[in-house]
Amino acid sequence: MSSDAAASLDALRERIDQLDNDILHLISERARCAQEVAEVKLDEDPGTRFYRPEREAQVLRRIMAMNKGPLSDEEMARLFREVMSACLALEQPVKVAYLGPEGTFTQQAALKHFGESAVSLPMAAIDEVFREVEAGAVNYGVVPVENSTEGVVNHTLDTFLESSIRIAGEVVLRIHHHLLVGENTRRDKISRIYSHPQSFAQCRKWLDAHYPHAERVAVASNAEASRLVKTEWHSAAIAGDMAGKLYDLEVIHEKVEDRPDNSTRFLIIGNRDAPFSGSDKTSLVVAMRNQPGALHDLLEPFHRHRIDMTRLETRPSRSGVWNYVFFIDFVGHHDEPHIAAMLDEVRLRAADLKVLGSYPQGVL
Ligand SMILES: O=C(O)C(=O)C[C@]1(C(=O)O)C=C[C@@H](O)C=C1
Repeated sequence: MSSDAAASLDALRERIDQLDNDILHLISERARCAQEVAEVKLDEDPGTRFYRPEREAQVLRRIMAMNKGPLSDEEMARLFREVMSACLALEQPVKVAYLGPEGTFTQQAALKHFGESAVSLPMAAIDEVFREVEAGAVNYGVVPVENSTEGVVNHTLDTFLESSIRIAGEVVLRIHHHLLVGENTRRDKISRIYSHPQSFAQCRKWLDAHYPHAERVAVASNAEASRLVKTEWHSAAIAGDMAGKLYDLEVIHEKVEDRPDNSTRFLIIGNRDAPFSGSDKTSLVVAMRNQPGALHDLLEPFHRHRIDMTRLETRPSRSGVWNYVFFIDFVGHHDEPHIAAMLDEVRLRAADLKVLGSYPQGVL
């Protein structure tokens, strides 16, 4: 390196050191503010909740709107997400149950939403996540609800029918699958591939083209698939980054999903939903009256109030009393007057209606 270049590098690093000092000072000051916020909350109500989803969404949205680069809005929000997560942990760490085992996309979604300072606990099944939240053993739960390639996760929707759980948030995760091997795997001799059935479905064309003769073995999770290949010299796994890192596997083919926009939406479930944040969604489940024109009647108020419906799913009712129920997501919060008025109208036309929750639209 020339002496000029070395001098420039030294000067730039000195500037970075100064900036780091400022950032350190400011983050500490922010953390002290969060501690004071906790005291105010406790003074007001000893049973207070420290985690405030609507406030977190507002903070992240404001940062993204103010960001002028060179870091992208998403990257900047991710950094602030972690700062807030650490500040909340000073107030009280948030405990989150997720559909495990460790290394699943659901864990990745939980950490994306709550940040790395959250305490995340793996559960063996979706019902268990619901149960832990209902019992108050954790503050929140994270469950998958729909995939852009494979459609809805019926089990999650069905569990809502029998539960008093509320939806407090949503998070969308871009899903990238890789073909992973262990250090002893003979790459030219891969005869078996492990993965979760949903992941196989999302990578079917790629597998047909590249590994048409390999046996596809469906297992309970991608993390389980990754664990299995560790000890088998002729096997590979289809899984995401987290599972691969957890079991120290090597990526031999990156991003093998058939659709580049493959993403999964997860719900944050809790014992109460979220206050108005300024950009919200509401989820409800409705049972239709058993009469001609009932579906049209039910949906008409959405149309008249110009409500943006983002999802409509039909599921067979489990109670036997109703034939079908509809899961509806739309833009707006149930505390907004026009939404409350629309809901009153729909309630009158339905056999039954349950608001599952209003919550901030996914920010990251
Ligand atoms: O504003 C609050 O209520 C806070 O507790 C502060 C803060 C933050 O760090 O900005 C931390 C946790 C909450 O979930 C929301 C925001």
